[in-house]
Amino acid sequence: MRASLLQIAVDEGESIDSRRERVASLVREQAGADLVVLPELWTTGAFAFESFGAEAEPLEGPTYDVMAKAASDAGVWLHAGSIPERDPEGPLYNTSLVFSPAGELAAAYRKIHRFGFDKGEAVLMGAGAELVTVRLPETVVGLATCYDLRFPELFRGLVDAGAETLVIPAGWPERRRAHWTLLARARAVENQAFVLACGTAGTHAGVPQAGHSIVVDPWGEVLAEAGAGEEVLSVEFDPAKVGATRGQFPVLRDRVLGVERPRG
Ligand SMILES: O=C(O)CCC(=O)C(=O)O
Repeated sequence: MRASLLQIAVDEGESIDSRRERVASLVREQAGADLVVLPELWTTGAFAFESFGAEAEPLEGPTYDVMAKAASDAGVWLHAGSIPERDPEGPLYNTSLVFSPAGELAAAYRKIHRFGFDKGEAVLMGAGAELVTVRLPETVVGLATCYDLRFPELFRGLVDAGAETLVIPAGWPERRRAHWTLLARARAVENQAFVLACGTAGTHAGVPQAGHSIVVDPWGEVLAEAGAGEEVLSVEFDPAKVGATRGQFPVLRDRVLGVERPRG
């Protein structure tokens, strides 16, 4: 299976409309790949909190339209990263969109863990409440977004739902890059799954982005890692390695569930 992770530079010098068109062209250039992955909130930038309200889109808004077409033009599965979604009946959400090679919406995932503690996304957006997996011809993909990477129980839920490949768009800051790489590898090893984690490059809202998108196999080996700038990270991987690893070293079978908490 061939995947391309598009580590997009999100800089304030470029308008959202121009970036959307530029990213659509980059997606089209990936024709021949099986799966293309974009980062979190690449229209606004994950830290551009002031623009979330003004730039939020309905689920089927401009990013949806442009990305659905790009997926079908390229004939690829497209994880289009996430958008600030305006739900007419509720709050904003940080919502990931996955399109089939026919340009149809295959899945939408609202980020469950919002970043910022008592500020930023944590107060501006609502929390998703549903785990989402998508069946591709070669593998079952489990969806998570950025800060979700810190919560292993979410990934166990995805594995229990059948996930073999964990796709994580992000807007991770440079300041905590060491955590990004470590956690991506940890999620791959503990879940015996492929991890495809796609971040942004550039600086927006004064926050330099980590870049360093990464693809890790179920044994924890790094198959590919980007640098700091905008980059297309292409990788070939064999989805059958998930079943082989889980069969040969069956730690998931040894989980002990329902252990009682200490009393007192
Ligand atoms: O957890 C982190 O250090 C970064 C998370 C983040 O930037 C996000 O979820 O947008």
